[in-house]
Amino acid sequence: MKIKVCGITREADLQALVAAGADYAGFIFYEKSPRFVGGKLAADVVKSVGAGIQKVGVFVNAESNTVQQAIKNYGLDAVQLHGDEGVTFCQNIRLQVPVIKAFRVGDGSTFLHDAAPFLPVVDYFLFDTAHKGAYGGTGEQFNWEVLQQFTLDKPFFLSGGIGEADVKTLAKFRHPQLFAVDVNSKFETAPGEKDMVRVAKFIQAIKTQNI
Ligand SMILES: O=C(O)c1ccccc1N[C@@H]1O[C@H](COP(=O)(O)O)[C@@H](O)[C@H]1O
Repeated sequence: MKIKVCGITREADLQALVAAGADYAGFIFYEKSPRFVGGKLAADVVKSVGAGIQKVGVFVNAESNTVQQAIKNYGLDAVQLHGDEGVTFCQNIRLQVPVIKAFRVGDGSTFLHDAAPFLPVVDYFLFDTAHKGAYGGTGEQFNWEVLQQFTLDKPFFLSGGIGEADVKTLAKFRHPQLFAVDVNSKFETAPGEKDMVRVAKFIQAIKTQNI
């Protein structure tokens, strides 16, 4: 299983993430987030990161131009759209880079209806916990069993409040489309500041257990 570590705002964390063997590094381009990368991590630093890790820009209802500019300036390999972006928006961004579209999952099956129209226009889905008044980064987890209703042919990132305590459950969780696990706030000492020792241990646990 691939691993994405999101909300990176410090150069040292980014270098440690590469060394730890993460597959994806996420950078939040949503100004209202406490993990907003702007003004914290220079575009050139992100751009110069080696090919071993995929750089993902996370956006919430941003203008197309803003996303396109960030792709160019930061050398983004993929874009995660975590707001209420529509099908056409995703289609246009996908002309440039692969698109990960986030959907908010609650107790019911609404996410299935939300996701279906995006099937032909994105590369991956990402399932995060629904939370009134927040788009993401809440540290809250949803009941993964609802994903057994998901039978569409699209790989997904499992997200929302995942931490070390979930390694055993992850090892048991089975879904044919589970592609990656996405972690963020559970590994922070402060918003945007990761405890890279804990992150590295988590990555090792996932990779060595062949999850
Ligand atoms: O992290 C944020 O601040 C954030 C803000 C707005 C949209 C998405 C955000 N982060 C994404 O949220 C998920 C889950 O994070 P957590 O593990 O629950 O903290 C993750 O995909 C981040 O990319």
